[in-house]
Amino acid sequence: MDLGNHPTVESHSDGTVLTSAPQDTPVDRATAAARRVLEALLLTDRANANLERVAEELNGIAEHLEQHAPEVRERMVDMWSGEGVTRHDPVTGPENAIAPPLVLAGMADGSVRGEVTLTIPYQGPPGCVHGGVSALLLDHTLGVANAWAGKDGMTAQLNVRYHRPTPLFRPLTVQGRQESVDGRKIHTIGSITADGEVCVSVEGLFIDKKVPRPR
Ligand SMILES: CCCCCCCC(=O)SCCNC(=O)CCNC(=O)[C@H](O)C(C)(C)COP(=O)(O)OP(=O)(O)OC[C@H]1O[C@@H](n2cnc3c(N)ncnc32)[C@H](O)[C@@H]1OP(=O)(O)O
Repeated sequence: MDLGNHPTVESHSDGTVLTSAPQDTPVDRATAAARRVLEALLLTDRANANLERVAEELNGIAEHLEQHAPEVRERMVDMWSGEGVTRHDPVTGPENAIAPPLVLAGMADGSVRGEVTLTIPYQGPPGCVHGGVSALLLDHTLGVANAWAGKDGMTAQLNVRYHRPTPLFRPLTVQGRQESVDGRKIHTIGSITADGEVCVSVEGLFIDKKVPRPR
């Protein structure tokens, strides 16, 4: 992936925020509202909430947004025009309603980490985080760890070990760190912990390969 001028541990200080934290802008506020709707739809009383009206109003909002959408190609160029920090990805993107969003910071020891509390939309087993969601968070976190270390690539393998159920509604620490680079092969590890206990750990193999940004 071409990440542009992504901050690295060599050039930036301990605690540098590596993702685009939600801001008080119309797009971030609208996306936060959409995230709230996703959760409310799952929590609401199916028998008594006026879901016919909800569907009508949400379709009206979607139509308004679609009427103002440029060509996808044009929008893709715009999406990738930043300086290495994406606002649209499904893990950290403040402009993506399916992102929790996770905010990651780079540490002086080369690791990256962030805290997030996941709720009902991310549920797998009752009260627990879906295993695919954990893998998603960790894949992205390892990618950010690679960028922070100064050498990144595409995920070739992700070996995920689920040690214990990952709880919903409790603060989770997500971290990653690049372990070694061997030619084009990049080895990176990470984990999700809750209350100091490892719930999920991963070992990733990344291959140094650039996917050009749309222009
Ligand atoms: C900051 C933002 C962070 C975002 C993080 C998000 C991370 C992602 O989601 S990336 C998307 C998911 N991943 C993909 O879609 C990747 C799809 N696969 C590919 O593009 C390619 O197959 C890719 C990149 C893995 C390999 O690229 P390619 O240039 O074809 O590699 P190739 O020349 O065949 O192999 C290079 C070396 O890697 C090894 N290798 C390649 N793939 C693998 C693999 N899957 N497993 C093990 N080894 C592999 C080869 O054996 C070879 O080793 P050697 O040099 O010793 O012979």
